[in-house]
Amino acid sequence: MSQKTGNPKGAPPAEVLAVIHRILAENGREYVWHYVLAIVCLVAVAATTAFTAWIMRDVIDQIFYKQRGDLIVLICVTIMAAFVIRGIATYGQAVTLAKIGNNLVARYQRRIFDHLMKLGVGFFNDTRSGRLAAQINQNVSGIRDLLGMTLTSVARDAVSLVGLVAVMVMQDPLLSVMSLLIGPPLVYAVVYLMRRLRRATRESVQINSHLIGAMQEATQGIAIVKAFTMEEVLARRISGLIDGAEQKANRIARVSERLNPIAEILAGLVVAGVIGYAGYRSNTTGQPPGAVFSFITALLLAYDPARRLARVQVGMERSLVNARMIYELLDLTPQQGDAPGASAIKVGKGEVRFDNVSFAYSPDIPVLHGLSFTAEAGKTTAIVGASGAGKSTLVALLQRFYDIGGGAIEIDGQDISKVTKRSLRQSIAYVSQQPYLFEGSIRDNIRYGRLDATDAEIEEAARLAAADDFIRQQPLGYDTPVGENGATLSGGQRQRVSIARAIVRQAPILLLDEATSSLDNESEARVQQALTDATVGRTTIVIAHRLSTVINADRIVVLENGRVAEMGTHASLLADPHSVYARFYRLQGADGLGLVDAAGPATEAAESETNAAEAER
Ligand SMILES: Nc1ncnc2c1ncn2[C@@H]1O[C@H](COP(=O)(O)OP(=O)(O)OP(=O)(O)O)[C@@H](O)[C@H]1O
Repeated sequence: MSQKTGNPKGAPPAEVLAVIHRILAENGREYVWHYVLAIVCLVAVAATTAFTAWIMRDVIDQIFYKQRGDLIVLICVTIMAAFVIRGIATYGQAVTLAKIGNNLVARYQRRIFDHLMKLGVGFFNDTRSGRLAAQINQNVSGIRDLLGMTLTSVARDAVSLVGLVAVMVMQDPLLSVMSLLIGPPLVYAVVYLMRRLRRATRESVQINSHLIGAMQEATQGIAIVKAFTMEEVLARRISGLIDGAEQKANRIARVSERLNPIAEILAGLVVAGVIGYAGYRSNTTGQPPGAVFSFITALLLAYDPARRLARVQVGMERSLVNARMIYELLDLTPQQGDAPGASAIKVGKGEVRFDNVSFAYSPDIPVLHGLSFTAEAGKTTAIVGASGAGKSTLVALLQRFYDIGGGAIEIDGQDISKVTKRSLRQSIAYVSQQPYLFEGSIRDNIRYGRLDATDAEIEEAARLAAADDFIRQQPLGYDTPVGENGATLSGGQRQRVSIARAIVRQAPILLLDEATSSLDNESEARVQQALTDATVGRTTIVIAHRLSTVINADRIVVLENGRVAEMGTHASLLADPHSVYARFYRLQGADGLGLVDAAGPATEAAESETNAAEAER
């Protein structure tokens, strides 16, 4: 949604109305009585305002001109009553509008969050999270202002204006026509300014979101910022964004405030013209001054609502940009939707089959090329290969984070694209390469694996993941809150909590993507033992760089550039000294405890080693 720049020339009124109509249609019904109350209050404000102008004729003619002392109390009490009603109605409309507005914000926040949860992982890869959150925040407030402004201006200012113009016409039709000449140039000015404002508003939302997102990222990565002494570079970058945001805000102010001098000049012309002409006429005809006084009062009172109405267009333009950006997000169609009539997957033994699977994140860069292998039910299949070979991609595809380009992935013979995503993911327990912990306690984080897990099951899972000891040493044990993404825990501790989360899930399929990479040898040995227990009877797919963790796997699949290069057991693969696996193994030393990260220098080392061996032969 951040990519679009919108139509700087301005949306046609039909589009403006369509957005307002959509907001009302989607949100109006539940709050209909609040809207009615707000409108009643606004009409009361408008009516009492017009009445104040109207009564001026009697004030002048009856009290001052005809000296009717008997009417003084009545007229004064009536004016007082009008002001009391106006005060109460103003309060009523403000509170009701605030309530409607706050409810709108809450509804859109909920809707957007629900929608975000439905969008595919790909959307989040392409969108920076801080920027997205900031953009949502700004735009949701815009929607609230849009409705608030529509109601205030249409119901209060427009009705006030109609009432006051009616008073003016009744008191003096000729002067009214003179005054209304202000209309066309004012409308022209508004239309012109709106066009200029639209682009500036969209750019302002984008630059502000960028700024807030960048600040958030800088604080999240504070350790790296400090370690690489990036403070000044980042401060310069952020300062550039701040300058941009300031300039945009100034530009918006300049454009939108330009309406005020234009309106003042036009109003000055009209008021001076009316007073001049009325004064001249009064001198020549000797009419009682009441009607003209009432007219001028109405004219002066009409000036404010007229100016606000003109300005509201400008303000609405801003809110409309916000509303459109919200709908751009809400209208994104979630990818990887369930096929029509998809049923829940039924996982029995849990055999996983990749059949000629091909996949690309973007059309021009294929990642997997016709990949086929079977992870046998209840057995452990290890995936090894150089960094970037496509191991994590394969695990993401099995969970349908992305749709595959060709071939099929089946679990117990059921194509995963034809079953519901929810049931598919419920049959899988996943430990990601970078474990993520959420706001809450350690216990909460393990319980995300299975919401109905008992405390005893959570503690048992933690014991299996070799996490129980360190958790008990935390100040509040299992109830210790974790910092942002578990910042108060070590990398290995975070990994063990996420392994416990996967164990507690009790799913038939277990996916471990580098699940033990942050652990020291001793902890790893303990977690490995635990995982051996946890994997009994489960189909397990393990991705590991350290070959020591895959030696006992029932099958090892070696990936190379998105293709299966070899398959077999540790022993059978080692039997061929020229196998890719044997090369990795040699690189890590016979005990297999080194790192395979073979995309970099390690691969080159392996290659030169193989070349040297071949040259020798
Ligand atoms: N979200 C993404 N968008 C675009 N390309 C991606 C994305 N994720 C991964 N890739 C690319 O796909 C290829 C395979 O990545 P993948 O993460 O599956 O490798 P891997 O074998 O798991 O590597 P590692 O062992 O380093 O984790 C890489 O070339 C990577 O650049």
